Amino acid sequence: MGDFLAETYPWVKFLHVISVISWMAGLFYLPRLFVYHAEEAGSGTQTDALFQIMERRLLRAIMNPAMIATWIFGLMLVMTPGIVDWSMVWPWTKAASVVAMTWFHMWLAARRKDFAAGQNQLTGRRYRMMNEVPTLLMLVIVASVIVKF
Ligand code: HEM
Repeated sequence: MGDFLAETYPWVKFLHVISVISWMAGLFYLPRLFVYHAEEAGSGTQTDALFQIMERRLLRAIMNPAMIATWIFGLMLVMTPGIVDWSMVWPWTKAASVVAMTWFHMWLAARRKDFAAGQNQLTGRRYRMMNEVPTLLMLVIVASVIVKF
């Protein structure tokens, strides 16, 4: 298993980064959709229905598969011999941030269900603020894997 992972390492990292890009695109875009959904579409209107379709498809067709792929290829990299030195700080900052990113994904999925049930409680301003969460986590994650402090 170790030999196989060592041989395929560059390709697994390639797949990991592609999955990450797809996941992040959704993590940035879905809260923006929520901002305009909350501010511009009253419950039960045609615009409301259109936003619901866009949000459901973005989450199901792109974000969920991309998150799963990111985790699978990321864990393969973790298991590759000589890649992660747990005595350093960066694997821990990265691990904490990817868990937080996964929590954020689940939080967005729960808010999508609120919109679908006509029970959104949050304002556009609140969604704008939450939009900064993936940006901050991304900074910590990329610094962790590139700088390797
Ligand atoms: C979801 C769970 C994740 C796990 C288990 C994981 C794990 C890993 C591991 C072990 C590496 C290899 C580091 C190396 O080759 O030195 C890596 C590379 C990388 N990860 Fe992740 N990762 C995850 C999510 C993410 C996320 C969410 C991002 C971006 C926001 C990200 C961005 C990157 C990048 C850019 C690299 C390539 C760094 C390089 O040039 O070597 N990862 N990841």
